[in-house]
Amino acid sequence: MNSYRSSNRAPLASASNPSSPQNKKGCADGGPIGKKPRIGKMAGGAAGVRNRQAFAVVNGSAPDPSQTASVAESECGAVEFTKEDVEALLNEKMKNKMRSTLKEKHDQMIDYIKRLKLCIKWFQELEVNYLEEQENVQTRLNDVERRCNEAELSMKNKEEELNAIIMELRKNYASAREKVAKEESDKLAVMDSLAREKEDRLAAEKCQSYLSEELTKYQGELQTSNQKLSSLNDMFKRLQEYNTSLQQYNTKLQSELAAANDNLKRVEKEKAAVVENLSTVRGHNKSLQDELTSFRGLEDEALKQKEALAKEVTIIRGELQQVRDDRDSLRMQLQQSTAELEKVKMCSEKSSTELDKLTFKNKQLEEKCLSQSGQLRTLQEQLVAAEKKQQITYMSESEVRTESEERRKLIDDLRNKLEEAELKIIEGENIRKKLHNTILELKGNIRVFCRVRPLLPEDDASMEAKAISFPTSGETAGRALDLAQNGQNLSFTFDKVFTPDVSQEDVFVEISQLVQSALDGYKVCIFAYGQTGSGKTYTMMGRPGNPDQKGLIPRSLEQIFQTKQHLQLQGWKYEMQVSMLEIYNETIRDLLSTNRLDMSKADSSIGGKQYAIKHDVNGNTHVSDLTVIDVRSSKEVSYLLDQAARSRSVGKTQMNEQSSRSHFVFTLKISGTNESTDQQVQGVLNLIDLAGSERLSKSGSTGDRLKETQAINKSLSSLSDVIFALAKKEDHVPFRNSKLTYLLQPCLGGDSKTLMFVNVSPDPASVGESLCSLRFASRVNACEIGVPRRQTNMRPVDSRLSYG
Ligand SMILES: Nc1ncnc2c1ncn2[C@@H]1O[C@H](COP(=O)(O)OP(=O)(O)OP(=O)(O)O)[C@@H](O)[C@H]1O
Repeated sequence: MNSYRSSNRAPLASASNPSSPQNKKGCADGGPIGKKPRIGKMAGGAAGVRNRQAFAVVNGSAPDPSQTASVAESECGAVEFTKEDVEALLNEKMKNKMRSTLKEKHDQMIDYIKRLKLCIKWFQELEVNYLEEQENVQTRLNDVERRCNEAELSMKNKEEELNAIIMELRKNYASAREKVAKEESDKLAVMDSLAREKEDRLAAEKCQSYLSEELTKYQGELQTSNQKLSSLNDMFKRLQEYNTSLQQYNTKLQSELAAANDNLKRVEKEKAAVVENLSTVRGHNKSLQDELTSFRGLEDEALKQKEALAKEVTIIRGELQQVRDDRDSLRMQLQQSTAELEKVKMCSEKSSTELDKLTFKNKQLEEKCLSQSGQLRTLQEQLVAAEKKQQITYMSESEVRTESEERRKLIDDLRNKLEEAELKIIEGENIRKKLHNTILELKGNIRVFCRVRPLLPEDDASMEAKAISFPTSGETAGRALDLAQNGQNLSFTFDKVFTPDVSQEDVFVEISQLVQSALDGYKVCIFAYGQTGSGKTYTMMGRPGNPDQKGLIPRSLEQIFQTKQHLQLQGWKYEMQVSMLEIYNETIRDLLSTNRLDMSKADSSIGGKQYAIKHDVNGNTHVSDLTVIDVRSSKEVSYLLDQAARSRSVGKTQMNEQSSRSHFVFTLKISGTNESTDQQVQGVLNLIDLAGSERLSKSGSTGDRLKETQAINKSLSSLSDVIFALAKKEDHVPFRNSKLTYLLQPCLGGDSKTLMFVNVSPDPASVGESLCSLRFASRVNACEIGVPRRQTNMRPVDSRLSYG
């Protein structure tokens, strides 16, 4: 009723609305009316449930779900109906339904009462149980109290023990606190590092995210790469096929090389035999020459004797004639005297004194006649003897003459044989050189010649031991040298070794073929490397004003212009252009520039001239703005060389009176056409005198000289870096690290014929530098460059100078 009232006052919209389907459903099912019952009822119902649950827990049994359901139903039975509901129930249509519902509720109420009775009974049982339990608890409490007393005692004991332990623990605690403080600081440090690590981690995470982006990018790229890879694989297969064909070609070349080597060996054997033969023939020839000279001496002596005898004979003949004349006059006188005597005898009457006189005169005349006859006889004897002597001399002279003629024939014979042998040797040597060239071309190596200069007066004369010696026997004779350092003998072998006594001409003979090939359309590069004062400029340029000591550059030019003349007969016409530059302190300077400003500037680019080095696809090198001059004779080139030599950067150092402080590059571009064969060749001859390497400590350089030395050493070390990279067959060769290496790129890594002179000083004080130079040269010798290629074509092309 109470709730009925309150519902009249403030009915809940959801519960009071009879049209609400929830309310209607809830009542029809006999369950709680709606999910939102009135608050007061709800609280009571919930408390009831909670109490029942509490009892169930005390008895140790779980609440019966069916009971819970019935309680809920009873609650539903207590739901009030609003006035409108009652009125609606009173409604005729609802009456029956209401009745059945009320009956149901009534049954439920009875059921509920039964269950309440059961509950009361259950509560009574519980009460009994509770009392029993209380007794048990009391006994247990007594027991616990007793145990507590006992425990109190033991606790006291334990407390004392614990106090002691506490004391100890306090101590421990103090030390632990210290430790903790320490650990705290460690912890702080760790925290710091942790913070740093966190930062790092953040950075790493950023990096990771960036990397993952990159990864995805790369994965995309990888896919494209994979596609490329597959196409490359195809290409690789094709290349492998090409490679096998190349290998076959290579084996063919190798067999040809082996055949060439065999040929070379055979020719060398033949040469050795011919040389041996030649030496015996030379020995024989020498002895015959000696004999011939002795015979010539004898012949001269005999001739002299003959002349003396002939003179004697003419004198004797004159004397004889005189004696004969005297005799004839005496005879005449005698005849006259005899006639007079006859006359006197006839006129005997004439005085006896006169007769005596006449007789005396006659006797005198007779004596004179007798003595003259004796004289005549001795003279005749002398004449006969002289004539005999003359005859003998004549005879021996003819004998000597015939003998000497025989010998002369023999000598002529031997001379012819010698000439033939020498021709054979030259031919053999030429074949050997050709074969050697072929082998080198096939090998593709840079050739290295070593030249040791003679000891100079300014060299260290205090050291007596020889630093360099040359093996004279064995296979490497003429190609090897031994360097003594700290009692150790280090051997080096090159393509050729020139001893100090070898002349400029002999050195040139060895390179003349190489120079020649520039006319045949090859790029040729010859450069001199070595310590300062070791003879590079002497080798390349020679000694000025001394024609016998001309260097390789003037000799090469003379040969080229001479051969050009010969080749004109075969229809060849050549055009030649010359340029000369120096690299000084990493700056290119034009040595043929007529503008002195260009020469004086340290940095030539200031004057608008860049002197930029460029290589074209054919491996030709061009230097922009460089003066290029057409030349027609070696004299013109000599004039230009003199001009360049005057412009070169030369200075005095402790090691050399006239030291080249720059790298000198001479270039001759040769362009030949043969109108009859419509052929064209383009050759380049590069002749380079490098600046000398020197140790700063030894050179004693300061100021500008120091700067120059540093620049020289830097560019030479770039050169050695390039050589090492080439020797190791590295993918990247640092040609661009210096102007020198970039300029020489086609010579070092291309298809030109390259020869390096390593100049060495025999001065024992320079052993260290010599060792460095020789080691570097050995590396260069092992370097493989491209196989030399001839630049030849059929159509004329316009080209200006390049540096091959
Ligand atoms: N083979 C030789 N015969 C005679 N003299 C020589 C020979 N080689 C060099 N000389 C002399 O040795 C000296 C130094 O030679 P040169 O100037 O050619 O050395 P360099 O290596 O060019 O030195 P730098 O690098 O300092 O220019 C010169 O006086 C030169 O005439």
